[in-house]
Amino acid sequence: MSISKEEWKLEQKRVNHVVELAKKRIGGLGGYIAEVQSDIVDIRKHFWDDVTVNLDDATEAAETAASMKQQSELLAERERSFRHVNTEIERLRRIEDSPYFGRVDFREEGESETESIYLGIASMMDEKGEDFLIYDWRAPISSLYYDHSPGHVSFQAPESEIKGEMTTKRQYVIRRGKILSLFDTGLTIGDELLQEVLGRQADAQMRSIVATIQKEQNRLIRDEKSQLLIVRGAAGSGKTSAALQRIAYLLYRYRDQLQANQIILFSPNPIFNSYVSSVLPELGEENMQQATFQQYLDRHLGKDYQVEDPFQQVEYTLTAQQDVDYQIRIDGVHFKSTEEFLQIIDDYLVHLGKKGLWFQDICYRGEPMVTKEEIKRQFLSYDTTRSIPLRMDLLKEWLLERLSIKAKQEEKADWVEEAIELLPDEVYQQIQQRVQRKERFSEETFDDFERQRKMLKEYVVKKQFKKLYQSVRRLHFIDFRQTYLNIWQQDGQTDSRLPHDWSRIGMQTARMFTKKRIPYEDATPFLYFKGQIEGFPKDLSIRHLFIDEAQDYTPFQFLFLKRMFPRSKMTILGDLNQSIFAHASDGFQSIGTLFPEQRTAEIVLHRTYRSTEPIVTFTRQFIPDGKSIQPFARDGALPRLVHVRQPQAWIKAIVKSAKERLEQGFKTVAIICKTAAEADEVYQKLHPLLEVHLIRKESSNFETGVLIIPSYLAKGVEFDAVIIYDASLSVYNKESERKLFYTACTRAMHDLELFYMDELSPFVQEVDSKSYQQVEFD
Ligand SMILES: Nc1ncnc2c1ncn2[C@@H]1O[C@H](COP(=O)(O)OP(=O)(O)OP(=O)(O)O)[C@@H](O)[C@H]1O
Repeated sequence: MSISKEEWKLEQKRVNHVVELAKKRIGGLGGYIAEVQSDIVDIRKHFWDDVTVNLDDATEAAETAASMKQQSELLAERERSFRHVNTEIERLRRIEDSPYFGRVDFREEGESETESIYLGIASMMDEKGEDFLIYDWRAPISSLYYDHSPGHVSFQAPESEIKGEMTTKRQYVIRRGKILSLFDTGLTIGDELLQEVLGRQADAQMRSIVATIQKEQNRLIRDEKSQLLIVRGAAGSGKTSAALQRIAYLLYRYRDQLQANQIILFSPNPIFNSYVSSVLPELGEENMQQATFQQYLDRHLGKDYQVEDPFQQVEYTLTAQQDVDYQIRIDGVHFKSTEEFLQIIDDYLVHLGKKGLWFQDICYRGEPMVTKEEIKRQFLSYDTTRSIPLRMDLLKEWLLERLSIKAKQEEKADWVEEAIELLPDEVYQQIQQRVQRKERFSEETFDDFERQRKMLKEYVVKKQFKKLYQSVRRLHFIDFRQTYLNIWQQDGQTDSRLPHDWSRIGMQTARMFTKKRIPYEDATPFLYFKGQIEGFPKDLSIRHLFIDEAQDYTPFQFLFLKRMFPRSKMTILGDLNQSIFAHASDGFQSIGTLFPEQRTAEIVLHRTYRSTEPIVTFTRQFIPDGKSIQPFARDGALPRLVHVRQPQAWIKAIVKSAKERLEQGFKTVAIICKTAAEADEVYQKLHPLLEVHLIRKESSNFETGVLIIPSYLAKGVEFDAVIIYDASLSVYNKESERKLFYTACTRAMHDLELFYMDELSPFVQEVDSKSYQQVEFD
C-alpha cells in the first residue's frame, strides 16, 4: 500500500522529534558521565590517601580492612554507574540512528481511542515520562506486529489476554534519522522488506532479524513455558537467527533474574562463534557464553589427555575407507553415541563399586610407597552403600594421611641432611627468621639450632613430597584409562544390548587410547565415566542452554549435558538432514524423555530464507522429505552444473568462475571442498592464480573474498555464491555422504555452481533437469 507524501512528512516529523529527544538525553548524560569518570580517576589516584593502614594489633588491622572496604565499595559503585550510563548512551545512539522499524495502530476492546504503537530495538518514554514513544520489540504488545495482520487481534499481557482491533501495520527503514522506506503491510511481515533484506550480500557477521521476524519464528522466540524446546527446521529457516533473538527476549523478559553469563550457546565450530557474536550486541544485549562442545571437552579433559576433535573424526570417516579396521571404528562410533552405552557404563559402575577399580601405585623415589593392591583393599573396605565419589574422597584422605606419616619418617633419612647443606642462603635466612619469631616471647634460646634444623628438614621433605600430595589430591592414583577400557572385558555374549563386534571394538579402542589420546567418540563417555567416579563437574549457574546444529550431537551427549547442567532449560535447534557425523541419531527422542512431557514443546520451521527460490527448488530434491521445505519467493539464477571435459582445465574453470562471481558483485564466494585434505590441495593450486583464503578448523573468523573451505566447517554459515569444487560421482557416492553434500549446497544465498568430471554424484542425477542449467567447459 502506498503512503501519501503528507503521511510520509508527518512520519518524518515524528522521527525528527524522537531523534532530537534522544540527542538531548545523550547530551545530558554526557555531562554526567564525565563527572563519574573524573570521580573514578580521583578515587583510584587517592585510594591509599584515604585509607589509614595500621596493622599493629588486631583492632587496628580490622579498622584498616574496614576503611579499605569502604574505599573499594565507593569505587565499585562509581564504576557501576559509569557502565550503566554508558549502556544507556549506546542505547540512545541506536535510537538516534534508527528509532523504530514498525508500527501498529491498535484499539483495545471497550476503548474509543486508537493508539499507535511504534516498535524499536529499545523503548523510550516521552518528555513527561508518561507515554511510550517507542516500545521495545520484546514488550507483550509488540507481538501484535509479528503475529497478526490488520483486523481482530489479541496479545498475551502478563495478567490476561488483551483483545482489540488493529487498523494499521506499517514498516520503516530509517537510517541516520531519515526514513528511507515506508510501507503498510498485510498478512506477513513485509515480503517487500524481507525481499530487500534477503537480497543483500552476505556478511562476515550474522545480522539481527528483529524487523522481519516471522510468525512461526516469533513462537519460538517468545516461548516461556517449555523447559525443553526442540526446534526443527530446514537449512536456512532461521533457526540460529531466531535462537539469538530468543536469547535477547529471555534477557529482557527475565531481566531481574537472568544474566547473559547464565546462558550458554553450544555452536558447531569456532568460525560460527565469531559469525554470530555481533547479533546480541546489535540488539543492545550482552553476549551469552559461547563454546563448541570440543572446547568444553578440552576444558575438562585437556589437562591430562589429548582429545581428538570431531573434524578429525569426520576426516577419518570420509577418507579412510580403505583402512582394514574402518568398519569396526564406524560401528564403535555408532554404539558409543547411544543411550545403551550410557546404561552399560552405569551398570559397569555398579560392578566397580562392589569389585573395585584399577589403581596405580604411588611411587616415591622410584619405589612403590603405597601399592595399587593396598589402595584397592582400602577402597573395598568402605561401606559399599556409599557412592563411589564419596569413597574416593575417603581414599584421598587416607592416602594423604599415609603421605604425612611417610614424610615424618623421611625427615630422618640421610639424604635430607645432605640436601640441607645444599640449600641456598635465602632459605636459611627465612627459616632463621621464623625461628626468631617463634622465640620472640620465650627467654630460652639455647635450642635455636635444633629448632632451625628441624624446620630445615621439614622444608626439604615438604618440597620433595609436594608433587605427591598434588597427585593424590588430583586422584592420579586412579587408573581411569584402564578402568574404562575394561568395560570391553565384560562378556559380550550375554548382554543382548551389545553389538556383534563388541570385543573387536574394545581392542581397537584400547589401541587408539594409547599415550593419553582419546578418540572423539570416547571423549564424552569417558568424561561421564570419570565424573561418576570422582564426582560430576556439574554447572549449576547455567539457566539456559542453547544447542545449535543439534543433529550433530549424540543421544549420549544430550544425556550428559542434561546431567551437567541440571538447573538449565534447553533450546535445541537442528535439522536431521544436515547430520554430518557417523554416529547414531534418534531424532532427539532421548532428549525428549528428559523433561516432563507437558514442559516440552516442538516447533517445526518449514519456510527457508537463506537461498533464492531456484536454489531451494534444486537442493531440496537431494533429501527425502524435501517437498515440505517452502522457499521464500526470491528470484535468482538457476544452479549450474559445469561439466569439465579435460582434467587439466579444472583449475582454469574454477578460477574463471570465482572471478566472474566477484565481478558480478558478490562479496563472499566459497569454494566448498569435501574434506580438509582436498581443501589444502585446492588451495595450493589456486593461490598462485587468485587471491584466496583457506579456512581451517582452527580459523576463528572469515573474511570476504574467495574462500576455500571443507564442507563440514561451512556448517551454520552462508555465502553469496557457492562453488562445489567437485560434485563428481567419484567424490560423493555413498549414501552416508548425502547430508554432507546437501549441507554444502545449502550454504549458497544467491548463486550455486557445481563442477564435475565424467559422471555426476547420484544425489544430483536424481534431480529434475528443469531445476538447473547444464554447462560444458572445454
Ligand atoms: N525473519 C527473517 N528475516 C530476515 N532474514 C531472515 C529471517 N529468518 C532467517 N533469515 C535469514 O536467513 C538466513 C539463514 O538463517 P539462519 O542461519 O538463522 O538459518 P538456520 O536455520 O540456522 O540455517 P542452517 O540450519 O542452514 O544453518 C540468514 O541470512 C538469516 O538472516
